Amino acid sequence: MTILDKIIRDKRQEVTLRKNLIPTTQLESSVLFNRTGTSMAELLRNSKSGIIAEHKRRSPSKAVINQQFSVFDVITGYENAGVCGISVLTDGKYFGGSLDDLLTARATTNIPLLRKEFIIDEYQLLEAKAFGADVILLIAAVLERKEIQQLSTTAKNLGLEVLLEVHNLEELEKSLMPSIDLLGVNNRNLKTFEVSIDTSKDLASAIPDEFVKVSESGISSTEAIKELQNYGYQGFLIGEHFMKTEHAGNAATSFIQSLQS
Ligand SMILES: O=C(O)c1ccccc1NCC(=O)[C@H](O)[C@H](O)COP(=O)(O)O
Repeated sequence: MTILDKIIRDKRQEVTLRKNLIPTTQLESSVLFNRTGTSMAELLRNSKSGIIAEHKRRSPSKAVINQQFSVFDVITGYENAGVCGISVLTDGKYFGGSLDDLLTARATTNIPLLRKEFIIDEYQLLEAKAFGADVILLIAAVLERKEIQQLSTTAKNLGLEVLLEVHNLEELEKSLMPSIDLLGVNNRNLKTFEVSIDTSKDLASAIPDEFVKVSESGISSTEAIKELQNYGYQGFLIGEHFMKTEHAGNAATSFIQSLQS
């Protein structure tokens, strides 16, 4: 069993429990449920840097990255740095995140927020909306085409943008559909944890132009971004490189400044 299999197995149990604890009617009556946010896809299309910075305490591949930062400080720092979007991990068991982190992020900024989660059930889309997300992640490696279709259509009907994540051509080909806004290529193989930005380069030409191309994971230099921009990427999801420093916001600031100089 790979780590991804384990995460999904645990996620199924977790979602069943959560559904019993909080009924969908309660999620739908949240003050944030009918909120209209800013489009992350639009911001990325018009941005020179295209950084989506991630709030990430720990991960299966790196164990602890940073447990000290407050969500408020990280989000404020990222906003001041000029990022286009912020990714908030909400998985507790493997990443130390929570929906409360998402809610705190929402209360801190108007920048588009991605709920970074292993989504397998429409209930999680209602949660994303109720806790202030603008964008949700769907991972092609763990979903059938039909599930991607259903989840992405429901997300769009809720006013959420959809970031579809792939790692190879097979996942990409099965996932292309109009209900996707952003196409993310994860440079990390979620089964082996190997990371290479060549994955983004190799898949770039197979991604139709109507999707905003996002390169995810293992990005730690502005040179890598400049290279990926030449392949048509407009968004760059960066977690560990910022979160492992003394001050995630300052790290993002100097990164974006050096990208623009
Ligand atoms: O980061 C992991 O170890 C990981 C393991 C299993 C499933 C997902 C995982 N990460 C989620 C992500 O996609 C990354 O947090 C995100 O792309 C940022 O990556 P990085 O800049 O390398 O922190």
